[in-house]
Amino acid sequence: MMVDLSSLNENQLNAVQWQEGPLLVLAGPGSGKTRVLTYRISRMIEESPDKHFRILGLTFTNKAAAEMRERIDALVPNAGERTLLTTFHSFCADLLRQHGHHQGLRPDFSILSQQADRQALLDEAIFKAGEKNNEVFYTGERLIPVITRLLDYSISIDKAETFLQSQNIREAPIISSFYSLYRQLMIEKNSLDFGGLISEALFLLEQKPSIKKQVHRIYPYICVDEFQDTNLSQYKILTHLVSPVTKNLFVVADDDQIIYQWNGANPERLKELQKDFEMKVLQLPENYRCPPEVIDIANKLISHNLNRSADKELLQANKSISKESPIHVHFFDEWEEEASWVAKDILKRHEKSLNKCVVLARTRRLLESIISVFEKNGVPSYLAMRKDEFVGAPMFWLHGVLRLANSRQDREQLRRICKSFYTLEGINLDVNDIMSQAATEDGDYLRAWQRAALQRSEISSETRLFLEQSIPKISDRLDFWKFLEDAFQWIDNLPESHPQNEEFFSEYKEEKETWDQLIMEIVAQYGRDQITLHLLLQELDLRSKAPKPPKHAVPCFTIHASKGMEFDHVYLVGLVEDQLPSWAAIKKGDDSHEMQEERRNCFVAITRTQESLSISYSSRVFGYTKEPSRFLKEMGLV
Ligand SMILES: Nc1ncnc2c1ncn2[C@@H]1O[C@H](COP(=O)(O)OP(=O)(O)OP(=O)(O)O)[C@@H](O)[C@H]1O
Repeated sequence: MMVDLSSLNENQLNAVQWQEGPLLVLAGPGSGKTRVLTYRISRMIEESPDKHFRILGLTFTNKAAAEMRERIDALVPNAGERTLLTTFHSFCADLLRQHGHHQGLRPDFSILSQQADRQALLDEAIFKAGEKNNEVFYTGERLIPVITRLLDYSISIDKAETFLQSQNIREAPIISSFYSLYRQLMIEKNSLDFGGLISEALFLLEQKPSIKKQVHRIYPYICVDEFQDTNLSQYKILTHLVSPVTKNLFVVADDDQIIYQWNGANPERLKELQKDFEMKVLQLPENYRCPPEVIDIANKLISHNLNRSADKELLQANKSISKESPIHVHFFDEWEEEASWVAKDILKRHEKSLNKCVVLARTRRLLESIISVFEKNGVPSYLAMRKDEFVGAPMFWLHGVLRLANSRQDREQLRRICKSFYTLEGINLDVNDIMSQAATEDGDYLRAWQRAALQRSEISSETRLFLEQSIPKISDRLDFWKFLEDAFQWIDNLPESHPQNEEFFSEYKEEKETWDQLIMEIVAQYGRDQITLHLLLQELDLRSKAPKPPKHAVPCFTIHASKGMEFDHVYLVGLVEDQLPSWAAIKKGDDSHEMQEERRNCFVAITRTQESLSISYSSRVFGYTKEPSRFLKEMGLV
């Protein structure tokens, strides 16, 4: 089957048929950027059946990578062999598994995906620096944002002090010493946080030209989706991945959708990219998603941002004008009235298709409040957010065992499996006892935990059998797939033998479903035979454990989380000063970068609309008097 390009418009077709060299596809929301990217990759695979080169497609979230994979799989067979469609973080993890030994990393490094673990590591660095006794009290919790910033800007250890000084940070010398120790500890402990993954991969590419050349050979074509979100470290990685000879970099981006400035994204980066790669620029002004009336207010709003790409074309609506206006604006005295109006309106107009609606707000607080109002009004809804860890006892235990098998002296994992085993089996095992036992034998906490559990006479015969037979499989690294099979069988039989634990299993079904889904994605990316225990754990740590959304419920998203998505009916709530735009942006002033970013937030929110857009605001929110958002005026709505 040939990839059918007949549905593409002329500009899209030009982008899809782009052959060699650097190209920037600069286009607004709903203009088919992702479509163009996936069609181009598919076309290239189809046109080169005898070739072996692979195409690297980079995105920022696993969800976006999975979507890219799905779309390409639907267009061409065997796409998996010819592509690597992944996130920046996952690509860097892969690079470090293969070559991280140059920096003292072992391939089974773990990933610090939780803020608490990063803070603990920074506390250790601070302690090591001997600053605890100083007059100023430093804590990991307070300083972790500064360390994150240094990593996002890929600041090398020797430049950290100057960088911090340039940012007017008074404690620059001492914080840069913490930064140095923090990075050192990550290597020593064979654990990297997200920023560390990128920084260490970057260091590797900078230091080892042969690795860079190998990447150029394997991936002569590189594509990036949503480029506008790249922070400086990621951008630097990209500059190394692209061969300087062929410069085959294909990037899709929208400078009007940069909403991750706080995470290191920057409008200047798009300009830098065009200059660094001498890029040709192709625009896709036609919008296929929104009603023309929404396009009109979106164009009005974004024209107030002065820092946009020069010559950016206006969005043009492809849909036709409908009889009934798709935009509704509602004003209330109190936020509570606003929230209950949204609930009632959704029930009245869209009761049969709740999941086709979305409620968007600038902050989580507004969404949490609206969800409680929805509950009172009998509207099923859910808050869409990332979930870093499994939390129910069965999956918490299982994940802990796998991690402990991978990292044999991880006290935190031992603590977790002791805690969850108590919930599962009612047997309390002491972390310190197990650690001392392990110290007198082989130092292996997992084996010591197993011995301690088996010594207990209260243990059920089923559990005894499972621990005797299956823990060796994982602790001797024989077959973790078989271990997982046995473990799930054991867990499935637990509720019957321990009915008192029923409540702890309420989340199990949902978390097991998420687990199965994640395993399926990881297997699709790497192939089952290629997956080692450490690769599995690393990929799990990079992915959200959020459950599949319920079918008959209204999704409630922060604007940030709604990026790249589209919905029939959008309810944008809380459009008041101090919310959208935020208080912090107002403080910085009308021309500030922060205010421009807030305007882009509003732009992203309204351009998720496929059919109708309801905007609401109130004069009092959480007890405070609020003015209508300036963006209402800029859109010509008040
Ligand atoms: N040529 C086309 N004909 C019909 N529909 C199209 C065409 N191009 C894009 N679309 C539709 O427009 C919508 C937006 O496309 P896509 O998700 O690729 O846009 P995008 O530019 O990546 O959006 P965003 O920047 O908001 O993420 C999708 O529903 C897509 O199917």
